Amino acid sequence: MSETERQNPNNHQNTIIKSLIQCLNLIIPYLPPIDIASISSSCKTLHKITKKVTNTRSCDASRGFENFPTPFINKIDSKPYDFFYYTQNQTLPINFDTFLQPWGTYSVKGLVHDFCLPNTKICPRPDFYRVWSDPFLFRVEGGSGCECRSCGEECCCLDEKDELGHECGPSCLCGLECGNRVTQRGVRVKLKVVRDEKKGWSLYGDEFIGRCSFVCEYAGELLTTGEARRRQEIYDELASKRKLSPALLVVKEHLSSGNVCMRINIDATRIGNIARFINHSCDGGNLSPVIVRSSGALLPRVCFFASRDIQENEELTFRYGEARLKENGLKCFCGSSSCYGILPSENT
Ligand SMILES: C[S@@+](CC[C@H](N)C(=O)[O-])C[C@H]1O[C@@H](n2cnc3c(N)ncnc32)[C@H](O)[C@@H]1O
Repeated sequence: MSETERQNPNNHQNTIIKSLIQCLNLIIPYLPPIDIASISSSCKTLHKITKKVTNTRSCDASRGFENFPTPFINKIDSKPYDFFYYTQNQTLPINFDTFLQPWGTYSVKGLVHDFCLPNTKICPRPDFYRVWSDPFLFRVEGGSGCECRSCGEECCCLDEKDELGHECGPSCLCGLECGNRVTQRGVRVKLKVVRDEKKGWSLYGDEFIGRCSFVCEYAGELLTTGEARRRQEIYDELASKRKLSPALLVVKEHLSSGNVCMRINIDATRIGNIARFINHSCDGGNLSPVIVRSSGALLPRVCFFASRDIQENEELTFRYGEARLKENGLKCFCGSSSCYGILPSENT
């Protein structure tokens, strides 16, 4: 206790309260909504701090990991945001017992945030909590790639194969600025997550998006088919009771014979990126999922490109699939003239 505090015990009490608030400011951004709600009602100070956390979360679904914030907008009910962990790329399954990722403790684009350590300007960096910042989980040793070191937009690969779906990668000498790495630089269009009465959260364009523009990757946990089937069963049960909006995507690649030659299972339900908010449309919507391969990377990634010009404030959607094999499938509210009335579902 300092001399001034000894003379005035009130000062000492204030210092303790201040330190306590500083600790709470650091801890609360890690908590899930259920815990925040329960401590929020315990006293005025906690209510004030938790309100700040809630407001920060509502401002950016991407937790500061993307180039632009993606706000949650809800004019329907009182749900302020949806809780999930953020990853920019596909990742191996995460152990959630040990994984921590704050939401609101970092500075966004140079702005020192309220939740930085007071008087220090120290903010825990989002990079620190990144799940796996490398889009290429597994690399092919000795893979051949391009040799243009500083190609910018003019990469030689673009002349050779001007095809969507093949990019430069870890075996190329070029860097992220290469014109043939459009899907590797994060989300470059402004988006927002809007609440819909029937479909739940929905991803919208917050600016004009030109045809063929890259919108986002479908990022999440990369699962084996066995694990995908196990989780699908649980999700189906919860979704039928409207307790969960699952975001497990299964993409299959077919040979010309029609046989499946590859399948990718990506679960963005607990950990994912803003693509987890894209709803289904029976008319095919305005996004095309493309399987993107990169030189030197073993695994392909699933990326969304605009299949036509998309106006500002238009919902972004794609077709989840064709098959409707499950009994009691969920109702579809896509609103298109070709709507089947039931969401696509397959036996994964
Ligand atoms: C990948 S999530 C999309 C985001 C989701 N709306 C949310 O609130 O998190 C898939 C889930 O969204 C809902 N959904 C997607 N498209 C829909 C549609 N056309 N009609 C009704 N519900 C839809 C279903 O609950 C589905 O299981």
